Amino acid sequence: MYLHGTSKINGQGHLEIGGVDTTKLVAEYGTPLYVFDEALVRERCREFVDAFKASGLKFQVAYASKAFCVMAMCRIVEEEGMSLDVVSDGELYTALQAGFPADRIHFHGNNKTIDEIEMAIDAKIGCFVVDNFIELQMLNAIAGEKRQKVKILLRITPGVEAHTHEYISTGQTDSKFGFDLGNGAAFRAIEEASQLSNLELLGIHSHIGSQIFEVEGFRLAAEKMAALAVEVRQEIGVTFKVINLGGGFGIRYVSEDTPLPVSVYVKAITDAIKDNFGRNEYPLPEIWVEPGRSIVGDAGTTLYTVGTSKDIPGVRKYVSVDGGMTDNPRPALYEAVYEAVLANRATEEPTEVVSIAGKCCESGDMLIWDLNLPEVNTGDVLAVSCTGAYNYAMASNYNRIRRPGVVFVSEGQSDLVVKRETFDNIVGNDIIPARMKQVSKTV
Ligand SMILES: Cc1ncc(COP(=O)(O)O)c(C=O)c1O
Ligand SMILES: N[C@@H](CCCC[NH3+])C(=O)O
Repeated sequence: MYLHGTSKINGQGHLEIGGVDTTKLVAEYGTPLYVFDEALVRERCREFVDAFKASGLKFQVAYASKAFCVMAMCRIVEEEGMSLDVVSDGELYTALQAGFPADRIHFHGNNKTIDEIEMAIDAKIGCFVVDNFIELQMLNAIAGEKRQKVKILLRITPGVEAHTHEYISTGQTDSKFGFDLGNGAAFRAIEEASQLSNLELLGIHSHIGSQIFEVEGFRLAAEKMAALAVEVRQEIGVTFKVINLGGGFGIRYVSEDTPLPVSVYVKAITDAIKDNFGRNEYPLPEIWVEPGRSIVGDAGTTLYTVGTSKDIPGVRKYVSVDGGMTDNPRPALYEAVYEAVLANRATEEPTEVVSIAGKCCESGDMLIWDLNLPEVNTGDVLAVSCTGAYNYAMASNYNRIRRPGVVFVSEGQSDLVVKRETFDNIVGNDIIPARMKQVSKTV
């Protein structure tokens, strides 16, 4: 397993993160457990901020909280001087409860409800990223009722779609998000927005994909956004102050992955903006980005306890852990791959190939196929790395399994930042209708 951040194997042969022995974390908090290397999260934040500072451009780095949104994480983002991107009332509520400054919050989403818009306007958030024509009119109307001028970006679908190792440029992108550049919807939305009296159009936004390992897609998106900005300035005299190029910066999940350093992505983006706007004598806009995975992904590790195993001679050996698709649905959803070690025997040489299964009643509930490990025993601790992004965030209670707790570790200290769910959480919202026969509890 690739050792990220402060992770190392200590003198007892145990995996240690943030100066804390993971076997001690298991003894204290139980398993499954999400462990975050706080120093690595902060390092990733600083890599973005420092790279933008080096560019000399004005900027905002807005953490895409969808990747992992809990109050302690919002505090880190605030302390690191970044902004925050939310996509629902729940994420907004989490940020506000954590005391995150509302004026640094950006609200995304292709179907914001009236309640969400009202909540965000009342909280005086920094900006809405408007996704479609209905939202544009709705937002203008609600802002008018509340006598507020609301800052917006327009989400443009630029016809650039990027995947891990490739990007494609299409004439017209088939996407539920944003105003399409190719068919003229983007230009019409800009014209319309610039005339709506309760909205202040700051600029345009694009997001070309996630887990991207190359800079070419970002360069192309910057070029297309600049061309649109220039056209808009010439045709209707509107000058954008902000260009937001979204998130999508790739991370190393497994040793073979080859993400670029954050500074390389940022330099490609800022150079492309300088070139394309500078060439057209356009006042250099602020550059905003929205990294999610690249802030928290490799800082997260999930600890499990090994339970049962099943050896099918000549076929494979299944080793089951006390979590699975409920705490990490990514292998089932995307065939995502992960690496893992036995945290309590991390120096031992691998002697067998096993496949790690979850405990859900679902054949697809597999975490890792064909993993090399020393002979695995019941009670061993399995540490799966790079589970910081879209794991806790997408966790579920399938099979009524309680969601695990989350711990931040740093400089030899561990802090519980999310408690493990309780059985009361599991049944807390259930109601037995009065018309059903009432019986006393059996537990
Ligand atoms: C609009 C937008 N911004 C930011 C992100 C964050 O992406 P990532 O976690 O890949 O950086 C996403 C998710 O892909 C997104 O849809
Ligand atoms: N949830 C996805 C990424 C979605 C990105 C959000 N727009 C993942 O786990 O990789």
